[in-house]
Amino acid sequence: MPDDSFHVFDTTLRDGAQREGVTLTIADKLAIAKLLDEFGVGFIEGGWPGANPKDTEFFQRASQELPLKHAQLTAFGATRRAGVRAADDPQVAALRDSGAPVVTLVAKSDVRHVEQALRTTPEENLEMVADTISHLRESGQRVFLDCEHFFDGYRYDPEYAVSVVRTAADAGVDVVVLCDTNGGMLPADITAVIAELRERTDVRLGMHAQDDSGCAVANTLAAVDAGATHVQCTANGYGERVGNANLFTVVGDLALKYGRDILPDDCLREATRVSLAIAEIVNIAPATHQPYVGISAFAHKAGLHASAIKVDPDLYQHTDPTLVGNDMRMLVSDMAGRASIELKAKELGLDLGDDREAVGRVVDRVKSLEQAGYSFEAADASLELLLREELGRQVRYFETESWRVIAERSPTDAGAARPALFTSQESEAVSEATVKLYVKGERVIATAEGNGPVNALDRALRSAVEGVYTALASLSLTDYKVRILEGGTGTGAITRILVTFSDGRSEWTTVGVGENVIDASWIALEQAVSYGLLMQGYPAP
Ligand SMILES: CC(=O)SCCNC(=O)CCNC(=O)[C@H](O)C(C)(C)COP(=O)(O)OP(=O)(O)OC[C@H]1O[C@@H](n2cnc3c(N)ncnc32)[C@H](O)[C@@H]1OP(=O)(O)O
Ligand SMILES: CC(=O)C(=O)O
Repeated sequence: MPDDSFHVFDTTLRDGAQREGVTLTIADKLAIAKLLDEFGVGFIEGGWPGANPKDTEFFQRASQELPLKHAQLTAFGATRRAGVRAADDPQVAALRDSGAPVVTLVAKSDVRHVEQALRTTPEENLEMVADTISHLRESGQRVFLDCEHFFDGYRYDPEYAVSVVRTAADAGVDVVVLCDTNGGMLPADITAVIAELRERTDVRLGMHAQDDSGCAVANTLAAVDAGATHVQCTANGYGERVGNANLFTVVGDLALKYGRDILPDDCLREATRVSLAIAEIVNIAPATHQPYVGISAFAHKAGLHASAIKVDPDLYQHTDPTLVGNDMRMLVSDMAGRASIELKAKELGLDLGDDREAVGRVVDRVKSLEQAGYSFEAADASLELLLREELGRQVRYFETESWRVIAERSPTDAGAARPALFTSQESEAVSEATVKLYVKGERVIATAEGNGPVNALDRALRSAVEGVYTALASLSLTDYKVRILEGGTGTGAITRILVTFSDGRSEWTTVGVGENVIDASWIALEQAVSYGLLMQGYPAP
């Protein structure tokens, strides 16, 4: 259990919310705060009370509705305005009355910003810092000071930047957070500035890094190396412009590489779950390739990697994925070798025994199918069916004799006004599909209508098979993706279709490829239904 000697400070609800495209409701903010608390961060910056009604209400509700186990809620706001007393400034009053035990104040530490943005004197800015900190301290709150543009300011006028830090320390600040507000610093800049600063002050230092030079995580670690004991981060790196230091990367690095005890016991294992859950709430597709918690963070594609991993996963992994709640995955593609197939079969729960020839055949088939446009990376169910086929455990609940699809829009009434481009017509476009199959040796012909050709085929297939395999009724098609390969050849291009089915508990994806989009869809559909029936426990005929 960490003590106060190192702070993991999260600002997803304040800086993260400054990301383009993110708009959080109060309910979203409460849900995210709960998740961050489960992850075990020490401080959750909830927003700027007084800046907008939503943030003010968030703090009112948070004090009643958020039983935080690990974190302390932190209110963010600016130092008082020039020329008024902190006690008389309504913005400072909103921070004081927010109910948050901790306040993070943003202050100018670059003299150019004092003169040009605040349009006040360097001396008055120091008064604003001292007066606001003292006022909040007197009201019983802990205060952290975010020194905006600290590094740029230090380069331009180090004496003034240091005077802001010293003023804050004298006024009783807990932590002076050095902000790379424009995000342009490199790790060596951070190390050099903090080393000099530590010669001149004893105050506790923190780091807030924007990611504009792609170095936010590295800059945060450099600050820790130089003596900072407070790191400000955001979930999945959300933040103003390109974002902030990614909480899960910084915490993963500090916990697993530095060996620092910065989270409560067992919280690190929540990293992947919390990262994905927050991505859902902010409605941004999870960044699949982010370190530690991305779905691809421990996904191995190259055959040579797989062959070494078979001996020992540590040979191609920097850490154990389960420590952050993630999993190792094998990807099978035309870069696969025997070991990739063996590991994948194990992951799928298929026993290959000693059948080295079958493994070799699978490798060859995967490579030639990928050459023809297939991709098995996202279609585990297709790969499993292929593996079963090569092992002689074929899954064939039905056999296709033929299918036919008609797509049409019925004619509009004679004399009716022709609709404008882009508007939908009165009559609907409908599709009708007929499938001829053999189910348990019986020839079955079924016809169905659908709102599109694939929907009609899906319905006709169900109608032909459902009488025998009744569990098919509980399976649904949940996603359908089309990718045109060789885009230059227009309608003659090859089409890759990914179809995803669900039984309400799990999902599986299959792949079909063809020059004809409907044929490719049928190939994927046939596999998805077969795999679904296998999952429902029907013995493979
Ligand atoms: C680096 C960061 O990311 S800090 C976080 C920034 N976050 C936000 O800005 C989001 C929330 N902001 C807001 O809702 C609004 O900007 C408010 C309520 C804070 C202020 O709104 P307004 O009063 O309309 O002013 P505006 O947005 O134009 O900001 C400029 C004013 O803030 C003042 N200001 C800027 N920085 C500071 C500071 N550190 N301390 C005190 N005042 C400041 C400026 O002097 C200017 O004051 P003036 O209008 O009296 O000349
Ligand atoms: C405070 C802050 O968000 C910054 O300086 O970037």
